[in-house]
Amino acid sequence: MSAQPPSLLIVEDDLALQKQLKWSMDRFESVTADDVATAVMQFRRHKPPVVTMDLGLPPDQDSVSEGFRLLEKLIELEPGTKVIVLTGQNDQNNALRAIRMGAYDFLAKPVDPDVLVLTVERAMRLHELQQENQRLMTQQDGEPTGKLLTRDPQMQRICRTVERVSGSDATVLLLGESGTGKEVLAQALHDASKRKGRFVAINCAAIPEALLESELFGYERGAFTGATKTTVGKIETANGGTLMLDEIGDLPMSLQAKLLRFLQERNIERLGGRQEIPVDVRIVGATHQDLKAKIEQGLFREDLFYRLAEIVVDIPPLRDRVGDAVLLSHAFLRRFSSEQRRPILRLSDEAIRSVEAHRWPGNVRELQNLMKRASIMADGERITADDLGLPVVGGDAPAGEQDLDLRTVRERAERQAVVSALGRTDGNIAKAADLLGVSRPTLYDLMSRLGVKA
Ligand SMILES: Nc1ncnc2c1ncn2[C@@H]1O[C@H](COP(=O)(O)OP(=O)(O)OP(=O)(O)O)[C@@H](O)[C@H]1O
Repeated sequence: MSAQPPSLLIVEDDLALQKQLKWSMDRFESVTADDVATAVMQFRRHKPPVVTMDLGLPPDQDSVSEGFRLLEKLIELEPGTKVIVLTGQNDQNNALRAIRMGAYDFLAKPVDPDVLVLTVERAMRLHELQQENQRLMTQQDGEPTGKLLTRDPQMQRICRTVERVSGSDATVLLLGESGTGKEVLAQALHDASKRKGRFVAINCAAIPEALLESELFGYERGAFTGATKTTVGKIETANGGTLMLDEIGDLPMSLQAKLLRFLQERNIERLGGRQEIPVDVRIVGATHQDLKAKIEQGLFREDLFYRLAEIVVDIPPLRDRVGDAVLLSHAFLRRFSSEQRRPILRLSDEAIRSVEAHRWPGNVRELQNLMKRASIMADGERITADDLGLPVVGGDAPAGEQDLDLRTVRERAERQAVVSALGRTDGNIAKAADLLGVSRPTLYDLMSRLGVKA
């Protein structure tokens, strides 16, 4: 046994050819198989990142059915595996079918050994980078704000704020357009707080006024017609945890007064009840509305606003976050492709430009929905601007008009370029360095100086 685990599986039923292939690729540790069952067994055992395979396998070497069966199985077992299919001459149809099923590349027989080695090397490199990327993504998931993907400095500051205030019981008000991730942040705040109770969210705008009170405060049996049993409200359900009051700007005046009383006294009384029940809950309010304007119009209580706004977090819309639209697009496509068990879909350059230029009025939710639709509808592995229903754009994004101090301008431009390059290449350092025209070590230096994560 060699010290290195095999990085290559060669599947070929013609033993002379198998030997030849192994020999021409002797720089890689390899194992071989001559039929589907052995190939699957070797694959399960060694998990090689790269497989080269013939499509015509026994028992029926003249047909490609066994080859495709194997390909499907390998991709199912390890979707990241790079399978290089060796096809007959003029076998374009099967080659394309293999690619559609998730093969990495195809080569026509007789294969030029140099081309084969090069293709395998590239496949290994790509596999390594993708694994690395995966690792970084899962590492990020370890943090409470890990589900929230961002490279934008302003959003990263918000994540740090959320983590910092999580330990206190201060009431937090999240302000931001619809779909900017207010609920994700509220959940992250709860996770980071280590509060033992539950995270409960209620949308104040979605529940009719008449029901909202009982929904929030609960009711005693017999409190009103139809109250057949005592029911606890959302505030009590979240005891020991966090209650998110979404669309708090839509809370009716009568309930604003009741909520204010609760925030002052930290007791509730169920409808029809006489007992004061103490509840320990962290309240997170969220709204896309301008509460100050509502106060001026007499539609929101100023005293409640100040109670709620102990910590105010202003979440920027997606269009103001540098590089995030493309970063999130890649992440959603990766997730939806794997949910649908299809090869990972990528954005064409033109689609990337369209995503960068779009204004995203529905923010992350709009982008997520668009990527979901595209991942279901797209024919090939490349998603075009057309697939996304976005207009094709040519030029650069407009420049800001802010600070003109040269050092600030330079840093801002560098950060924007680095974040965009990482976004476009889906976090691939080597490719991002190429795009930026710098070496990899230079890019690492830049990233650490600018505080940009891969
Ligand atoms: N930064 C992010 N990274 C990953 N997913 C995100 C991010 N921001 C939002 N999402 C996802 O986008 C969707 C919308 O987010 P969320 O519901 O938190 O927005 P919201 O601001 O609460 O919206 P609304 O005001 O309409 O209730 C959710 O599916 C959420 O998981």
